[in-house]
Parts: sequence; C-alpha cells; structure tokens
Amino acid sequence: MTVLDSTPVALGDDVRIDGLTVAYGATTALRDAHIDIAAGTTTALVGESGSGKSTLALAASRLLPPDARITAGSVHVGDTDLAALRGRPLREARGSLAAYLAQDASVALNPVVRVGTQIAEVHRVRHGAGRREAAALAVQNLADVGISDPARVARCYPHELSGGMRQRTVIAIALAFRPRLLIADEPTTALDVTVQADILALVGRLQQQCGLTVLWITHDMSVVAEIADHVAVMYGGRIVEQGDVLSLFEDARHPYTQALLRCFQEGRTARPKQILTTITGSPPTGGVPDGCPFHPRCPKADDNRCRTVLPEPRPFGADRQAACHHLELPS
Ligand SMILES: Nc1ncnc2c1ncn2[C@@H]1O[C@H](COP(=O)(O)OP(=O)(O)OP(=O)(O)O)[C@@H](O)[C@H]1O
Repeated sequence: MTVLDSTPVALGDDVRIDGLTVAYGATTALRDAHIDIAAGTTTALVGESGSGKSTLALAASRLLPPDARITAGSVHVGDTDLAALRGRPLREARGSLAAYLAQDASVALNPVVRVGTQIAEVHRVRHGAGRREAAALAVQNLADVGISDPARVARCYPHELSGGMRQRTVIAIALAFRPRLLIADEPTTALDVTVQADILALVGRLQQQCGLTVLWITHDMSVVAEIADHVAVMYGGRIVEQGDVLSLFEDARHPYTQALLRCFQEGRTARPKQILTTITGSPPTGGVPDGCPFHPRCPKADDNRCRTVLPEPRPFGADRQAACHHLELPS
C-alpha cells in the first residue's frame, strides 16, 4: 500500500485568501491580498525579490517569524480559517491543512536524525501509526517521491543525500501530513535545471494522483508556464494582476506584468552574449510610494491618479483582474 493509496482520492480543498495583510513591526509588507485557488489546481505567485511572495506564503502556512503578524484578512482552506487559529488547533493545522516547502530543503530537515525517522514521526504523531507501520510508510513515501532504493535512503542522514534527494525527502514529509494545500516557496531555485525539471514533474504527478491544491511561489515565468493553472503577479506587497495562465500570458494588462513577460520572452530567444532588457528602476525598499506602487517605473504613469491614488483591482473577462488606472478593458 502506498501513502497515496492510504489517503482519500482527493486531498485538496478550495482555498480562499481574502484581504490578507501582514506587517513586520510598523512596516506593512503584504496588503489586502485576494486569491482563490480551486481544489486540485495550481496557482503560481510571481514577482521580483521583495515583492512580498514569501510573506504571503509564510502567512498562509502560519509560519511567519515572531516579528511579523497578520493584521487583517483570512486564509480559508475548505471551511477552516487558518488565519484565525491559535494554540493547539493551529499546531494541528500546520502541516495537515497547509504544508510548506521551503527553498532550502536542508533547513527543513533535522541534520542529526535519519530521514526515514523524520518521515515516520509524522505518521506516528499525526496519524497514530505504530512504530513498524510508520517506518514502512516512511519507506513507501520515499518511493512515492521517486527515490530508488528507499529502504537504504531511509537510513541516511540529510548530509548524505544530494540536493535533489533532500528536496524529494521534504516533499515526502509534506505528503505524509496529507495536506489540503501545498505551499511551495521556490523549492527548485537552488537545484540545477535537470533536477528542477524532475521535481516539477514529480509535484505535477503527485498533484494529479491525489488532487492536491498547490500555491507555487516563483520568480521564474518558465516555471509558471509549465505548472500553473492560474497566476497572481505581485509588486510592492500587492497583487497587481491575476488570471488564468493562458489568457494572462497572451494578453497581460498591467504594465508590470507586460514588462515581466517581455523580459521572459526575450530571455528565451536570446542569442549568446546578447544583453537582455531589464525593467528600468528598482522595486521599492523600505515602504511603497503613494499612489500605484509601480508608478516610479511605469511608462504609462501620469501625474494625477497614478502618483496619488492607489488603483483597486478591477475584474474583467472570465477570470481576470488587474489594478491599474490605465486599464483598457474590452467593451
Ligand atoms: N523578517 C523580516 N523583518 C522585516 N522585514 C521583512 C522581513 N522579511 C521580509 N521583510 C520585508 O518584507 C518585504 C517582502 O519580503 P518577502 O521576502 O516577502 O519578498 P519576496 O517577494 O518573497 O522576495 P524574495 O523573492 O527575495 O524571497 C520586503 O520589503 C522585505 O524586506
């Protein structure tokens, strides 16, 4: 029996992030984020460094550092609002309602405990499995994530594994929780491209098999194109555009999304030594400007509304929205 056989057919739940706002001390790093993720689908969250992606991911998995707090909003996984949980219900929800995959797998693993023991612990503590059953399930979990010779690997310590195997092990631990939502925070960034492709394929396969709902954080548009059903674009702590991935790639409406996609497309077709275009200016640091957060870098910015009035997200089409004063909507 595999862990996938031992779980309900569909693990994933509908997820609704609504008005989520997070502050580090007096600084608001994430403002009023809304994302709906249908059960069993993948939403990618993209944006430059410092745009607030990890803050959103950590808040949604209730793993924010002590100096951060959720100041408004909710994170519903099915009927449970993770943002409202405290104490024991919160401890129980971590991992099982929302599991978090970090960029660096080595920080997620205990260096002095064999990896099989770390996975077995989840089965014992969370699901009440006996010692022998938990150990057998741990080996099965390692097989499920594509590790050959899982019984041997279960006896290894993390430092004895390659980066790709460590990331697979962390995915095996996450799956052992049988989560409703998997939040992956750039889990392939530190891996070389072939291992990255393997991990993306693995998560895609696991998602199909157990209907997981996935929020995947990345700054890499090619990853978005490969895995996502829906994409949300962040800038300056806000979601500035979102929609289904095909329609957004074909017809981006926010000037920031348009610039990101231009850079991505140019990168794909670049000749050797060609100097690539970047988005002029830098993302905001230490607070966002008044008005639209993108206005200092935006070719469409005007002196009136863009510099003074924050644009609210406006819905259009079947599943799209964008927050720009210059949005030209189809009539
Ligand atoms: N522990 C912290 N204390 C204070 N400010 C923080 C902390 N962590 C992040 N920030 C700030 O919050 C903002 C959003 O950071 P965040 O890490 O969420 O962005 P990101 O888009 O995930 O960036 P990256 O891709 O580099 O991880 C940034 O301005 C950052 O400086």
